[in-house]
Amino acid sequence: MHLEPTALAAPRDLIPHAHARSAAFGLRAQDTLDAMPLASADLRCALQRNRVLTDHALPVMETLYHQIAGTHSMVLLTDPEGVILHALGDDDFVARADRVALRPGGVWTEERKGTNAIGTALALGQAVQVHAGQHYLRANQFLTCSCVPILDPQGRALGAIDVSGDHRSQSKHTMALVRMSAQMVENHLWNQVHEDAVRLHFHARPEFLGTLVEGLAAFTPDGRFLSANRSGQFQLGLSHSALQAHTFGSLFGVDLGQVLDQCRRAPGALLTLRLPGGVTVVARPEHRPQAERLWIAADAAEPVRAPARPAARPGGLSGLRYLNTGDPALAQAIERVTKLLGRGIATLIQGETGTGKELLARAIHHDGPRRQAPFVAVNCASIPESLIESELFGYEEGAFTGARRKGSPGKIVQAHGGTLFLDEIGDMPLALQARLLRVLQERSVAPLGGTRQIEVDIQLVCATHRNLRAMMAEGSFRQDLYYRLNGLVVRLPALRERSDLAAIVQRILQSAADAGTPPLPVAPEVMALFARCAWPGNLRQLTNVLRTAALMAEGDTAIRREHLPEDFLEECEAAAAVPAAADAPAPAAQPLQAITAAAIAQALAAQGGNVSAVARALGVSRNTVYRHLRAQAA
Ligand SMILES: Nc1ncnc2c1ncn2[C@@H]1O[C@H](COP(=O)(O)OP(=O)(O)OP(=O)(O)O)[C@@H](O)[C@H]1O
Repeated sequence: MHLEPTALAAPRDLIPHAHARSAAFGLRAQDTLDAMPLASADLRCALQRNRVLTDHALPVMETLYHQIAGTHSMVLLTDPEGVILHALGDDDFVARADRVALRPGGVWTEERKGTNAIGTALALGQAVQVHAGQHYLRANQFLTCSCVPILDPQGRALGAIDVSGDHRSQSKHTMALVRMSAQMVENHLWNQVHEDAVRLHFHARPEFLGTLVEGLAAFTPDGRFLSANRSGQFQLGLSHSALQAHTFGSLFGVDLGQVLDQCRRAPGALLTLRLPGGVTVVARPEHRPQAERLWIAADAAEPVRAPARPAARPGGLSGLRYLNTGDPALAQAIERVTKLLGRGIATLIQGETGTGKELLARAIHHDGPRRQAPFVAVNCASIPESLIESELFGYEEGAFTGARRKGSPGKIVQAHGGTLFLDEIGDMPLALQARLLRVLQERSVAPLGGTRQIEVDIQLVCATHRNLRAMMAEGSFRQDLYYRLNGLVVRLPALRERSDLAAIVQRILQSAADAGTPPLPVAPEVMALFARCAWPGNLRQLTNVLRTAALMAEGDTAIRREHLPEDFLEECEAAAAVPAAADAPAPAAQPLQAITAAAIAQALAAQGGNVSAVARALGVSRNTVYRHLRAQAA
């Protein structure tokens, strides 16, 4: 089955059109079901045909199931023809699902079952949620199903992953989890296919390297383009077929051989590359031909410039000195961190979202004696709870039921000799806190499903925007772990508290300007506006605002108010409209969190629930948006 991922159906029309197709198939809403699953021999053949898919999808299904366990739901994997290959579910629900053939061997095409998430998602090649009465057949209306096709780089469906459950217990996060799972399977498959190629991991934001949303592109060692994953094609702005005409050089304006030479000289270093559309990305090339393949894929501390690329900009925001732009609270924090560099003291960085916690962690690594070893970052908030365990501690071959895939050493082992950065440590589930504590005490890790212990030597840096002391008091954060993590606690000030706003603005504009070109000055009225702003997204928001403004002001003599993004101006004005009078009561009932929550809720409504668009509009990370959604659902 070939899908055209670009021809996405508009959400409003999707169900009516699917119902029209169902009627055209001759189905009637009151029809009793075609509950005829495949004969077991046919199912065995289907499983055999789709062995690679199932090998990669089963562990992902397991972890997805842990997320939804106890919600009267199940996780399903189908082949490209809508045949259910595997199912994992809550016992009570599985029995009900069985009655409508929602089980291995069940065939869920639109033709057989009318409008349903699996059939409709596969028919359209896009994520589809079908809720209760939106099912064409009445017999299926007790369900809510969320399905995402698993696509290969050409946009062909390899299968689909689905969560189906009782419509009364549906959660608004289910679709996001299913999307992440499908993407995870796609990336696993992609990596396996291109194991021996030169692989480029890239993203406009360095913190997204190594995550599900990173772009991946594969090249032959002489630079011929082979393939890119979904995010890679999106970022490059070119489809798989358009990319076939390209080479590494024609895409990035740099010779791949030179890049590989440079990477051999500075292993693990990051590059700054410019995409054909002009966007600058941070990239990590990887080439591990079979003989020398190791389980090490660590992020490095310092982006280095690609060689012989006149348009490339210095992206390096590394080193503690770089971060010190004159704010006394920050200078003190940096001084304390500097004194303890290389002493093996665990560091805990606190601060609101976007205050530069990860940048500080990278600078600690960069300036310390472990700089040649890996810097491995794990964001505990962006990985589904049960994935954190395998991500961090690794797993042995066959650790997951039904899975035959190779083991993985986990991030802790990857960070051996270097620095492990656990971002959003406050989001780590309690059970895993106990495991982490054991690792820190015993200095060794036991991967899941195995018995062996692997010795590790890591510098631990953690970060959180949460109040871990309050979490300890309410029992959601372990006291013993807290005291292990807080060898040194540094708090990064929020942007609105900093006295070096002008210096930071200058620094950011300088790094956004073309090499050798002085950045545009900022008009005093704009600086005054900046000084009044609440900056809920802190430095990340300021960076986004300034980058946009600098582009808008091209050809002008200064960055003025009219160059600022409109949503930012609205946000500033809304904040300024809150009590202006000196004697007005203090806005005690409107803490920053509440203002942020309101801004996110408003933006979600305005952007039709698109989390990425909301994060971009507000200049906050998507984690912040997800965290907010989770908090609301709790
Ligand atoms: N000192 C700085 N100078 C210039 N830009 C900075 C600085 N610190 C942070 N930034 C910008 O802000 C962005 C966010 O920084 P970082 O990811 O380190 O923050 P964070 O506190 O870890 O965020 P979160 O809590 O959301 O993960 C960076 O990508 C960078 O663009």
